[in-house]
Amino acid sequence: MTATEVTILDKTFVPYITEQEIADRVADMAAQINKDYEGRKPLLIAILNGSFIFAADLFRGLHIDAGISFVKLASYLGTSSTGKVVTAIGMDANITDRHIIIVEDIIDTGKTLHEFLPEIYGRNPASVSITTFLSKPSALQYDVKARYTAFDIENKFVVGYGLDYNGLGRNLPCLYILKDRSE
Ligand SMILES: O=P(O)(O)OC[C@H]1O[C@H](OP(=O)(O)OP(=O)(O)O)[C@H](O)[C@@H]1O
Ligand SMILES: Nc1nc2[nH]cnc2c(=O)[nH]1
Repeated sequence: MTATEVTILDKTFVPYITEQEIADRVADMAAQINKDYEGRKPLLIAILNGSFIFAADLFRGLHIDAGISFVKLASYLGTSSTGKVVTAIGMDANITDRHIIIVEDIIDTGKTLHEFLPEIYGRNPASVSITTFLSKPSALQYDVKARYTAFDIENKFVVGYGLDYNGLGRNLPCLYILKDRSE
């Protein structure tokens, strides 16, 4: 892996989790899912954009019968008192009675999934679990629990492996974290 820092626009990031560490953890997660979902033909629903690389790597590690579908969540400022409204674009798969595994790149505050989960439950799936590449436990503000988490990380901004800073950095093969000004 590249052990040097990278600058994206106005911010500098330093290496945080290596490609090998990522590959090993994702392989472990896939093995666990293979075991837990044997015979249940789960449907993975990956939340775009950030999860596309994690979803591809995880999916390739599944040897059980499994499907995958993608949704993009668009946020709008609504006029209702709930404030943010999340609309799922591409929720065309019939998920009734299916075992659903939601695939996220990161759970930060948990707001995105907190708002999306009712949409999933409203379609009467057989079961729902969440798998996430990253989680920031100290940033969590909603009651959202992932069954599978590759890495719990500190509450700082990260990029790479699908995650962006202002649209850039998604193609970095490992994970980078915002450099402290003091470093
Ligand atoms: O737990 P939360 O605080 O809601 O944050 C997590 C969400 O933030 C990121 O999405 P983002 O809005 O950056 O869109 P992107 O995936 O298209 O980059 C990420 O993909 C999660 O969906
Ligand atoms: N790229 C990126 N997107 C996020 N969305 C929520 N938290 C993060 C983060 O730390 N990095």
